Amino acid sequence: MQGLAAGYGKKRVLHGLDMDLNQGEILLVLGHNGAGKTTLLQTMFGLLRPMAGSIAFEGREIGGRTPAANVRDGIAFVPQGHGIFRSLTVRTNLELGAFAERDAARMPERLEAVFELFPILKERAQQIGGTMSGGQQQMLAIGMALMHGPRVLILDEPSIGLAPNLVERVMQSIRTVNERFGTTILMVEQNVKLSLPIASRAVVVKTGAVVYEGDPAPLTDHVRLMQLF
Ligand SMILES: Nc1ncnc2c1ncn2[C@@H]1O[C@H](COP(=O)(O)OP(=O)(O)OP(=O)(O)O)[C@@H](O)[C@H]1O
Repeated sequence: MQGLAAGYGKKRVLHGLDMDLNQGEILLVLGHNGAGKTTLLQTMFGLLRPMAGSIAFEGREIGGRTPAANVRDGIAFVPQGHGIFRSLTVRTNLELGAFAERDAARMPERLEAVFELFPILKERAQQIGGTMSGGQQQMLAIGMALMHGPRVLILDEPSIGLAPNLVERVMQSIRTVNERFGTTILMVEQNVKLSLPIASRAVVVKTGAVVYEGDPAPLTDHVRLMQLF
């Protein structure tokens, strides 16, 4: 992303933001409430149109492209608050996650890979999604996104509303997705303590611009992090 500006109506939230996402990494995006993190993810995924600047993916400009085109090109987005179909079964949710996969023959292997990663989803395949616990719904949301074999997975606060032990479990799953499938991950997260250990790099966003980009290790120093917030 280069010089990215975005917002709502006349209100600008991102002010010329520059940021790289490298193949194979887990990039953690931190920042205060209202800094523009969700706006950034939504603009990347095509839910918001950039007002200025560029978003390039594998050398091609994708700014302003539709979410459907992004999904077909291997970019998946798990929105804040799970984003599952609450009244449908776990299995149907996963099958719908593969809507962009043109090759139906790949469905069984993808389903098996997701079940191996999250065995609870296999055990509960016939359960109605909305009756699963918060953590299980988050795993289902990630599982849905994996059903079309994305190369890039964008996650908006996957820990929200989860008890600390579940946050740890979800973070480990995200690391496993990255290691096992080689998926590049861009994650916004408020839980700094549990997300920093899995990050390859970190970015701190302040009022719509990047104020830190690099090694996550210095950010484990609470004082240093607070200076950036
Ligand atoms: N649909 C909208 N219409 C108008 N303003 C919005 C809309 N969504 C977000 N905003 C504003 O844009 C700014 C950035 O919001 P955004 O959700 O991107 O922040 P964030 O960094 O993700 O915050 P948080 O950590 O609290 O989720 C805020 O001032 C917010 O009020």
